[in-house]
Amino acid sequence: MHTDLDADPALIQALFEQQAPTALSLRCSTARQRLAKLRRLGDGLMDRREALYKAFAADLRKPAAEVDLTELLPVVDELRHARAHLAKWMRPRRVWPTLATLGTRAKVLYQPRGRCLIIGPWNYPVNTLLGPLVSAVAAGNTVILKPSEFTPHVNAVVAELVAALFDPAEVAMVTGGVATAQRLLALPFDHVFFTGSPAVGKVVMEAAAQHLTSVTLELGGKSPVIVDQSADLRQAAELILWGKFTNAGQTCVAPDHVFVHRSVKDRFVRLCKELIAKRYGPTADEVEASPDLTRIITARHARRLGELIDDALARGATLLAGGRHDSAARYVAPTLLTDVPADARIGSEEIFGPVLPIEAFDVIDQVIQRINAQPKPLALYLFSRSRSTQDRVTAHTSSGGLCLNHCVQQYVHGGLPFGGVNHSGIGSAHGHYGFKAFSHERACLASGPLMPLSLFFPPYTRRTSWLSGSLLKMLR
Ligand SMILES: NC(=O)c1ccc[n+]([C@@H]2O[C@H](COP(=O)([O-])OP(=O)(O)OC[C@H]3O[C@@H](n4cnc5c(N)ncnc54)[C@H](O)[C@@H]3O)[C@@H](O)[C@H]2O)c1
Repeated sequence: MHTDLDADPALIQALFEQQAPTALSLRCSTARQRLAKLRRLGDGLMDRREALYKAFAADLRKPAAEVDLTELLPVVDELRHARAHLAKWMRPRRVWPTLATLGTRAKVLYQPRGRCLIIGPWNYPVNTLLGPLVSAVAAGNTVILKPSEFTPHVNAVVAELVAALFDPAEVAMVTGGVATAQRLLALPFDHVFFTGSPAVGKVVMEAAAQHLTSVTLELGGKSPVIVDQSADLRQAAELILWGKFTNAGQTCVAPDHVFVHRSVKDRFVRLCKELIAKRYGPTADEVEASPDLTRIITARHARRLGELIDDALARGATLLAGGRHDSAARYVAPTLLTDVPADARIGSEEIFGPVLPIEAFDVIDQVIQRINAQPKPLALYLFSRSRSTQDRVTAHTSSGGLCLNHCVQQYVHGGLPFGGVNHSGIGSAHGHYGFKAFSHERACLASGPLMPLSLFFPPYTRRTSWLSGSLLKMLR
């Protein structure tokens, strides 16, 4: 591991060149070989569990239970899923001939893309780096990993794990900030898998375009929640607050803000306040002392959240709970706001912290309109027992994922594609979708025993015209 803030450009170049022959030889790697690597990765990760608890405590003051649930579990589950299905995923997929290609034999081959770059964010530094690594290794690629510069303690554990398990000619990790990321992005990788903000996603896509490198962009955005009058309000409050305050709201799929039907708003707010008191403590001091609240990643990020709260309050928002913030201590209390005016900054920026604006609505179509007026979110949550409301919201909105009467679990389900749409991301991760993101689906067609195409060779005669006319009629 290179420990200076930004990795040495010569080291980056050397690693990239070193991985070229490995990428070629991995094209022929077998499922058995890849599975052995994945097994070692799983064992190595679990062996470093205690080291990771300490590292997460140092970087984010993250409780061990949350490290298990939100960092280790998704990677271990990704590994388990890949181990169970990899041999099947790798198998060429036979394709029946179409009418126009009768007589041919066709299949889709899954080949490794080659040299891949995985760039991660700071909010889930293990999960967002090693999850895609599982898919990349399962698909037979070489990888350079670049984690966020804001989690040095966790990065040290992951770098040691990677160095212990892999030859750097196959998987290597380089640490550093923006300059390192840009140096890496200047190289002609075969695929870039980026997790981070939409703003940097654009930078990544622009850099990748110089080499026509394919990209998977796992981005963020403002994921709305709708709670209508038919919802099980207690369950909605329990799940929404869990999704919002886990990792102090620094979660790409965290509920960003809530639209709740006016007739149940007061009850919903009361339940939320009771839950904050029950989970983290009844007084502001007890909440601040709770060992179960992760801290904000840096003082700068905590200051931004404090400013979002203060700006909303200064413009007339009402504080329902929390509000306390201390950037030096990187602390922001679980905060509920309402009556947030339209011009408040919190209405347009991804909050990415433990602050939840709650807004009343009267008619579901107003909410649908508001959602459609914003960039497409990564997640959309609907709490409603009304089938017609579920159908209406599903049909009239777009988002990376949709979650009904639940929260964040769409991220965890290995059988579902995980990703955004447009502003919230391009491409999908997890399970088979992750394997395909790191694979080239190569079309392969072979001649069969018959060659109907020969009927159409020149010289073109009336028979050719009759045959092509008949074929066109059949295809219509
Ligand atoms: N969709 C997902 O799976 C997912 C998961 C976690 C986080 N996120 C999103 O990530 C964001 C928070 O993470 P973050 O603050 O680390 O994101 P970020 O975009 O600031 O940084 C992500 C990575 O990009 C690098 N980077 C930053 N600026 C760069 C630049 N100008 N050029 C090249 N590289 C650059 C960083 O070093 C880091 O490794 C939020 O928007 C969140 O929603 C998305």
